[in-house]
Amino acid sequence: MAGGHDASDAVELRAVSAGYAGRQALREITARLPRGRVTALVGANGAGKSSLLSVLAGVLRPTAGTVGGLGGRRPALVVQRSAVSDALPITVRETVAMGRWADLGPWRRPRRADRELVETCLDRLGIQDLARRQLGDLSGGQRQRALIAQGLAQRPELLLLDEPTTGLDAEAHRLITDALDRAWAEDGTTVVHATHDLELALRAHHCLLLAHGRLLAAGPPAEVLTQDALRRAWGTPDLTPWPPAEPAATHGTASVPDRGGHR
Ligand SMILES: Nc1ncnc2c1ncn2[C@@H]1O[C@H](COP(=O)(O)OP(=O)(O)OP(=O)(O)O)[C@@H](O)[C@H]1O
Repeated sequence: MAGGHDASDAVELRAVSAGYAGRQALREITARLPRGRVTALVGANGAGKSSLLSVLAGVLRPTAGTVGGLGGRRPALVVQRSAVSDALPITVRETVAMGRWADLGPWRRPRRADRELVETCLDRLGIQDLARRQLGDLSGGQRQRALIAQGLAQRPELLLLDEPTTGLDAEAHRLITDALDRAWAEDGTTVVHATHDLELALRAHHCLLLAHGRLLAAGPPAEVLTQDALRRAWGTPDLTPWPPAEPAATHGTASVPDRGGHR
Protein backbone atom coordinates (compact mmCIF):
# COMPACT_ATOMS: atom_id res chain seq x y z
CA MET A 1 0.00 0.00 0.00
CA ALA A 2 2.86 2.38 0.71
CA GLY A 3 3.05 5.12 -1.87
CA GLY A 4 0.17 4.36 -4.22
CA HIS A 5 -3.45 5.44 -3.95
CA ASP A 6 -5.46 3.02 -1.86
CA ALA A 7 -9.03 2.32 -2.99
CA SER A 8 -10.10 2.38 0.65
CA ASP A 9 -9.15 6.08 0.77
CA ALA A 10 -11.67 8.61 -0.48
CA VAL A 11 -9.14 11.44 -0.54
CA GLU A 12 -5.39 11.61 -0.46
CA LEU A 13 -3.59 14.85 0.36
CA ARG A 14 0.04 15.09 -0.62
CA ALA A 15 2.15 17.92 0.77
CA VAL A 16 -0.79 20.33 0.59
CA SER A 17 -0.13 23.94 1.53
CA ALA A 18 -2.77 26.65 1.41
CA GLY A 19 -3.51 30.05 2.82
CA TYR A 20 -4.94 33.49 2.42
CA ALA A 21 -3.37 36.74 1.27
CA GLY A 22 -0.19 36.96 3.29
CA ARG A 23 -1.08 34.18 5.72
CA GLN A 24 -0.26 30.51 5.39
CA ALA A 25 -2.92 28.30 6.99
CA LEU A 26 -1.83 24.79 5.95
CA ARG A 27 1.75 23.61 5.67
CA GLU A 28 2.61 20.48 3.68
CA ILE A 29 -0.23 18.30 4.89
CA THR A 30 0.07 14.69 3.77
CA ALA A 31 -2.89 12.60 4.89
CA ARG A 32 -5.53 10.09 3.85
CA LEU A 33 -9.24 10.13 4.51
CA PRO A 34 -10.75 6.64 4.67
CA ARG A 35 -13.68 6.07 2.32
CA GLY A 36 -17.10 5.60 3.88
CA ARG A 37 -15.73 6.38 7.34
CA VAL A 38 -15.63 9.37 9.69
CA THR A 39 -12.50 11.52 10.05
CA ALA A 40 -12.25 14.15 12.79
CA LEU A 41 -10.04 17.23 12.40
CA VAL A 42 -8.81 18.34 15.82
CA GLY A 43 -6.65 21.26 16.87
CA ALA A 44 -6.59 24.60 18.66
CA ASN A 45 -8.20 27.77 17.29
CA GLY A 46 -6.38 28.76 14.12
CA ALA A 47 -4.75 25.33 13.66
CA GLY A 48 -6.12 25.08 10.12
CA LYS A 49 -9.17 22.82 10.48
CA SER A 50 -11.60 25.08 8.59
CA SER A 51 -8.96 25.78 5.96
CA LEU A 52 -8.50 22.06 5.40
CA LEU A 53 -12.27 21.65 5.01
CA SER A 54 -12.22 24.51 2.47
CA VAL A 55 -9.47 22.78 0.48
CA LEU A 56 -11.48 19.54 0.50
CA ALA A 57 -14.61 21.45 -0.56
CA GLY A 58 -12.68 23.00 -3.43
CA VAL A 59 -13.25 26.57 -2.26
CA LEU A 60 -9.64 27.16 -1.16
CA ARG A 61 -7.05 26.29 -3.77
CA PRO A 62 -3.79 24.76 -2.52
CA THR A 63 -0.69 26.83 -3.19
CA ALA A 64 1.33 23.62 -3.33
CA GLY A 65 0.74 19.87 -3.25
CA THR A 66 -2.10 17.77 -4.63
CA VAL A 67 -5.49 16.53 -3.49
CA GLY A 68 -6.35 13.17 -5.04
CA GLY A 69 -9.72 11.45 -5.18
CA LEU A 70 -12.08 14.39 -5.48
CA GLY A 71 -13.18 13.63 -9.01
CA GLY A 72 -16.79 12.58 -8.40
CA ARG A 73 -19.77 14.40 -7.01
CA ARG A 74 -19.32 17.79 -5.47
CA PRO A 75 -18.58 17.58 -1.73
CA ALA A 76 -21.17 19.05 0.63
CA LEU A 77 -19.81 21.63 3.06
CA VAL A 78 -21.87 22.39 6.17
CA VAL A 79 -20.56 25.63 7.63
CA GLN A 80 -20.98 26.84 11.18
CA ARG A 81 -24.49 28.08 11.81
CA SER A 82 -23.15 31.54 12.64
CA ALA A 83 -21.92 31.87 9.05
CA VAL A 84 -25.51 31.85 7.74
CA SER A 85 -27.46 35.08 7.49
CA ASP A 86 -30.42 35.58 9.83
CA ALA A 87 -32.19 37.58 7.17
CA LEU A 88 -32.68 34.84 4.57
CA PRO A 89 -36.46 34.54 3.99
CA ILE A 90 -36.54 30.78 3.71
CA THR A 91 -38.25 27.98 5.62
CA VAL A 92 -36.50 24.98 7.11
CA ARG A 93 -38.02 22.63 4.49
CA GLU A 94 -36.88 24.96 1.69
CA THR A 95 -33.42 25.10 3.24
CA VAL A 96 -33.17 21.31 3.18
CA ALA A 97 -34.68 21.13 -0.32
CA MET A 98 -31.90 23.42 -1.58
CA GLY A 99 -29.65 20.44 -1.02
CA ARG A 100 -31.34 18.78 -4.01
CA TRP A 101 -30.86 21.70 -6.43
CA ALA A 102 -27.64 20.47 -8.01
CA ASP A 103 -29.28 17.17 -8.96
CA LEU A 104 -32.60 18.44 -10.33
CA GLY A 105 -33.44 17.68 -13.94
CA PRO A 106 -33.68 20.20 -16.80
CA TRP A 107 -37.04 21.57 -15.60
CA ARG A 108 -35.63 22.22 -12.15
CA ARG A 109 -38.67 20.56 -10.62
CA PRO A 110 -38.16 18.28 -7.66
CA ARG A 111 -39.30 14.74 -8.36
CA ARG A 112 -41.05 12.53 -5.89
CA ALA A 113 -37.73 10.93 -4.90
CA ASP A 114 -36.29 14.38 -4.21
CA ARG A 115 -39.23 15.32 -1.99
CA GLU A 116 -39.02 12.01 -0.14
CA LEU A 117 -35.32 12.48 0.47
CA VAL A 118 -35.95 15.94 1.93
CA GLU A 119 -38.51 14.46 4.35
CA THR A 120 -36.08 11.69 5.30
CA CYS A 121 -33.39 14.27 6.08
CA LEU A 122 -35.84 16.34 8.16
CA ASP A 123 -36.72 13.14 10.06
CA ARG A 124 -33.12 12.14 10.62
CA LEU A 125 -32.34 15.45 12.31
CA GLY A 126 -35.62 15.51 14.25
CA ILE A 127 -36.82 18.79 12.69
CA GLN A 128 -40.09 17.78 11.01
CA ASP A 129 -41.98 19.96 13.48
CA LEU A 130 -39.84 22.95 12.46
CA ALA A 131 -40.23 22.41 8.69
CA ARG A 132 -42.51 25.41 8.12
CA ARG A 133 -40.61 27.80 10.37
CA GLN A 134 -38.32 30.49 8.97
CA LEU A 135 -34.65 29.50 9.21
CA GLY A 136 -33.77 32.90 10.64
CA ASP A 137 -36.24 32.45 13.52
CA LEU A 138 -34.64 29.28 14.81
CA SER A 139 -32.31 28.85 17.74
CA GLY A 140 -28.68 28.16 16.97
CA GLY A 141 -28.99 24.45 17.67
CA GLN A 142 -32.14 24.11 15.56
CA ARG A 143 -30.53 25.97 12.69
CA GLN A 144 -27.46 23.75 12.90
CA ARG A 145 -29.65 20.69 12.46
CA ALA A 146 -31.36 22.26 9.42
CA LEU A 147 -27.98 22.95 7.80
CA ILE A 148 -26.80 19.40 8.43
CA ALA A 149 -30.06 18.07 6.96
CA GLN A 150 -29.35 20.20 3.87
CA GLY A 151 -25.87 18.66 3.62
CA LEU A 152 -27.33 15.15 3.85
CA ALA A 153 -29.95 15.98 1.22
CA GLN A 154 -27.14 16.55 -1.26
CA ARG A 155 -26.31 12.84 -0.97
CA PRO A 156 -22.64 13.72 -1.22
CA GLU A 157 -19.85 11.16 -1.40
CA LEU A 158 -17.91 13.51 0.87
CA LEU A 159 -19.72 15.36 3.66
CA LEU A 160 -17.67 18.12 5.30
CA LEU A 161 -18.85 19.75 8.53
CA ASP A 162 -17.35 22.63 10.48
CA GLU A 163 -17.97 22.18 14.21
CA PRO A 164 -21.30 20.37 13.83
CA THR A 165 -21.97 20.00 17.58
CA THR A 166 -20.53 23.18 19.05
CA GLY A 167 -22.82 24.74 21.65
CA LEU A 168 -25.63 22.17 21.38
CA ASP A 169 -27.72 20.60 24.11
CA ALA A 170 -27.63 16.85 24.76
CA GLU A 171 -30.63 16.05 22.55
CA ALA A 172 -29.37 18.00 19.54
CA HIS A 173 -25.93 16.46 20.08
CA ARG A 174 -27.41 12.95 20.01
CA LEU A 175 -29.50 13.67 16.90
CA ILE A 176 -26.46 14.96 15.04
CA THR A 177 -24.14 12.12 16.07
CA ASP A 178 -26.84 9.60 15.09
CA ALA A 179 -27.33 11.33 11.71
CA LEU A 180 -23.58 11.26 11.03
CA ASP A 181 -23.42 7.59 12.03
CA ARG A 182 -26.20 6.77 9.56
CA ALA A 183 -24.48 8.78 6.83
CA TRP A 184 -21.43 6.52 6.80
CA ALA A 185 -23.04 3.27 7.96
CA GLU A 186 -26.16 3.32 5.74
CA ASP A 187 -25.28 5.71 2.90
CA GLY A 188 -21.55 4.97 2.61
CA THR A 189 -20.73 8.67 2.87
CA THR A 190 -17.20 9.75 3.73
CA VAL A 191 -17.63 12.19 6.62
CA VAL A 192 -15.02 14.75 7.70
CA HIS A 193 -15.70 17.13 10.55
CA ALA A 194 -13.68 19.81 12.33
CA THR A 195 -14.41 19.72 16.01
CA HIS A 196 -13.50 20.91 19.48
CA ASP A 197 -15.83 18.22 20.86
CA LEU A 198 -13.50 15.46 22.03
CA GLU A 199 -16.40 13.08 22.62
CA LEU A 200 -17.37 13.43 18.95
CA ALA A 201 -13.72 13.16 17.86
CA LEU A 202 -13.32 9.90 19.79
CA ARG A 203 -16.33 8.43 17.95
CA ALA A 204 -14.61 8.95 14.60
CA HIS A 205 -12.71 6.18 12.82
CA HIS A 206 -9.78 8.38 11.93
CA CYS A 207 -8.37 11.61 13.25
CA LEU A 208 -6.00 14.30 12.03
CA LEU A 209 -4.45 16.43 14.77
CA LEU A 210 -3.36 19.85 13.49
CA ALA A 211 -1.25 22.58 15.04
CA HIS A 212 -0.19 25.82 13.36
CA GLY A 213 -1.18 24.48 9.96
CA ARG A 214 0.86 21.30 10.29
CA LEU A 215 -0.24 17.71 10.80
CA LEU A 216 0.95 16.60 14.23
CA ALA A 217 -0.50 13.09 14.14
CA ALA A 218 -2.96 10.90 12.23
CA GLY A 219 -4.64 7.61 13.09
CA PRO A 220 -7.38 6.15 15.27
CA PRO A 221 -8.63 8.90 17.64
CA ALA A 222 -7.94 6.92 20.82
CA GLU A 223 -4.30 6.60 19.75
CA VAL A 224 -3.88 10.13 18.39
CA LEU A 225 -5.69 12.12 21.10
CA THR A 226 -3.40 11.36 24.00
CA GLN A 227 -2.89 13.90 26.73
CA ASP A 228 0.63 14.43 25.51
CA ALA A 229 -0.46 15.04 21.91
CA LEU A 230 -3.27 17.38 22.96
CA ARG A 231 -0.84 19.32 25.11
CA ARG A 232 1.47 19.73 22.14
CA ALA A 233 -1.42 20.69 19.86
CA TRP A 234 -2.58 23.35 22.29
CA GLY A 235 0.92 24.67 22.61
CA THR A 236 1.32 24.18 26.34
CA PRO A 237 5.04 24.10 27.10
CA ASP A 238 6.25 20.51 27.34
CA LEU A 239 7.65 21.06 30.81
CA THR A 240 4.23 21.84 32.31
CA PRO A 241 3.34 19.00 34.68
CA TRP A 242 0.06 17.27 33.85
CA PRO A 243 -2.29 17.40 35.55
CA PRO A 244 -1.13 20.71 36.99
CA ALA A 245 0.28 20.43 40.48
CA GLU A 246 -2.37 21.16 43.07
CA PRO A 247 -1.71 23.84 45.66
CA ALA A 248 -1.12 22.15 48.98
CA ALA A 249 -4.29 23.61 50.53
CA THR A 250 -6.59 22.21 47.82
CA HIS A 251 -8.31 18.93 48.54
CA GLY A 252 -9.58 16.31 46.16
CA THR A 253 -9.41 16.29 42.38
CA ALA A 254 -12.54 18.25 41.52
CA SER A 255 -10.63 21.39 40.65
CA VAL A 256 -8.23 19.69 38.25
CA PRO A 257 -9.34 20.85 34.81
CA ASP A 258 -10.48 18.01 32.59
CA ARG A 259 -8.60 18.90 29.46
CA GLY A 260 -7.27 15.47 28.88
CA GLY A 261 -9.74 14.31 26.25
CA HIS A 262 -12.30 12.18 28.13
CA ARG A 263 -9.82 9.35 28.52
N1 LIG B 1 -10.48 34.32 5.39
C1 LIG B 1 -9.28 34.36 5.97
N2 LIG B 1 -8.39 35.34 5.66
C2 LIG B 1 -7.16 35.39 6.24
N3 LIG B 1 -6.73 34.47 7.13
C3 LIG B 1 -7.55 33.50 7.48
C4 LIG B 1 -8.87 33.37 6.92
N4 LIG B 1 -9.46 32.27 7.46
C5 LIG B 1 -8.57 31.75 8.32
N5 LIG B 1 -7.43 32.47 8.33
C6 LIG B 1 -6.21 32.18 9.11
O1 LIG B 1 -5.76 30.89 8.76
C7 LIG B 1 -5.31 30.18 9.91
C8 LIG B 1 -6.11 28.89 10.06
O2 LIG B 1 -7.47 29.23 10.34
P1 LIG B 1 -8.64 28.15 10.35
O3 LIG B 1 -9.93 28.91 10.37
O4 LIG B 1 -8.41 27.17 9.27
O5 LIG B 1 -8.38 27.45 11.77
P2 LIG B 1 -9.34 26.50 12.61
O6 LIG B 1 -8.48 25.38 13.08
O7 LIG B 1 -10.54 26.14 11.84
O8 LIG B 1 -9.71 27.43 13.85
P3 LIG B 1 -11.07 27.51 14.78
O9 LIG B 1 -10.97 26.37 15.74
O10 LIG B 1 -10.88 28.82 15.46
O11 LIG B 1 -12.25 27.46 13.88
C9 LIG B 1 -5.44 31.14 11.07
O12 LIG B 1 -4.18 31.76 11.26
C10 LIG B 1 -6.46 32.15 10.59
O13 LIG B 1 -6.24 33.39 11.19
